[in-house]
Amino acid sequence: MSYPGPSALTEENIRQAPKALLHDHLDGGLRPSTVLELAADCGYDELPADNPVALGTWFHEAADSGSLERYLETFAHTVAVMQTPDGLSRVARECAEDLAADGVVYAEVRFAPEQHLDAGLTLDEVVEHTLAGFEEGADNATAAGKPIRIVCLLTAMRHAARSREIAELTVRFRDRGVVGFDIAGAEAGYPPSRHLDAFEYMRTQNAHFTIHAGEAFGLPSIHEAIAFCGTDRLGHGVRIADDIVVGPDGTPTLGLLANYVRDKRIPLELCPSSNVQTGAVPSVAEHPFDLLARLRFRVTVNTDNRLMGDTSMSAEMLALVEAFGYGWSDLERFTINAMKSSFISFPERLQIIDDVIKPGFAVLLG
Ligand SMILES: O=c1[nH]cnc2c1ncn2[C@@H]1O[C@H](CO)[C@@H](O)[C@H]1O
Ligand SMILES: [Zn+2]
Repeated sequence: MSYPGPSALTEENIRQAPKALLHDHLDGGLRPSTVLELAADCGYDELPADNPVALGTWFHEAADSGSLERYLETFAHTVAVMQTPDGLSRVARECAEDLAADGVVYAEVRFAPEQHLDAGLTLDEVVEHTLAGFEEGADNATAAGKPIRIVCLLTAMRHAARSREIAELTVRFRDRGVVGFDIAGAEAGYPPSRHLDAFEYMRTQNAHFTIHAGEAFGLPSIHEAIAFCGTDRLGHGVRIADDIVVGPDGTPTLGLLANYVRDKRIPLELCPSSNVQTGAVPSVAEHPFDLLARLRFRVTVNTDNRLMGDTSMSAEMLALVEAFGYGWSDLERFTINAMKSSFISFPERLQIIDDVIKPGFAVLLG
């Protein structure tokens, strides 16, 4: 009897692999054609292009700025068309469909409800319409033979002052598909400790949260997120590599913070191509992903913003395969890392690992 052996590590085969995604922004993942159609519907006339190809290119190039602040400016156009019930639910439905078509079997998708109040919706209504869209998209994906479990994280903007309110909103929706809380936005000048009240509330409610930290700003931000705020995971956290010195013979020495992050198995939501776009790292090949993976940090692979990055989970994994020579067992390990770090219950995580991820990778491993 002969065995087929491992499948080739092509983008098409990676698309077949069951993948788990922890860090993806709803307002960073719209289809360009949807941005155009929703803009026409709601009378938004400030889009920088009038056809899907040119608009997609514009987002990608404008986000490729080398600066997080300029990268974030591009969100004005997506947020502008996500102000109505239809806009929100359509974007959420398509997000679920697109992720499922890419082979994502588990996704935590985040967005900031406070940015979607311009047309008069309440925070609760914003979340309700978004969750309805996710549910519809997941139903369509199941019908198309690509089931996905999609849940939501609510983000508070770190420059604003609504984090406690958003934390409470998260807890209010905890049984309806919202599994955690986050803060995002420009990092420099807005340390996580500005939002201690929100994090403390989450902890009193036994509720999960992650914090964008160690992306545009370095170790102090990571230290605050862990030591003062008590974060469960690090959004990016890539700058933890600043606390690792690799000697001339290749021997790594970890500082106290890097050791703590590794010892406590604090998950790193790494987003390779986004980090290149915002200038956090020069290229995927120079990304500390591999250093961190080899040192057995709890690394996970993420998209951050599929529209701005012109990317997908499969494309991020392929970029890592090309840069670092990973095989299927590495991709499976990163996927299981993500699933173990997710904010759904422990038995639900195990079920996806045992019934979906392991059998799916076994086929590819041959
Ligand atoms: O990589 C990032 N770092 C910090 N903030 C981000 C990143 N990507 C998106 N957002 C911010 O999060 C908001 C809610 O989804 C987006 O509107 C954007 O301003
Ligand atoms: Zn992000």
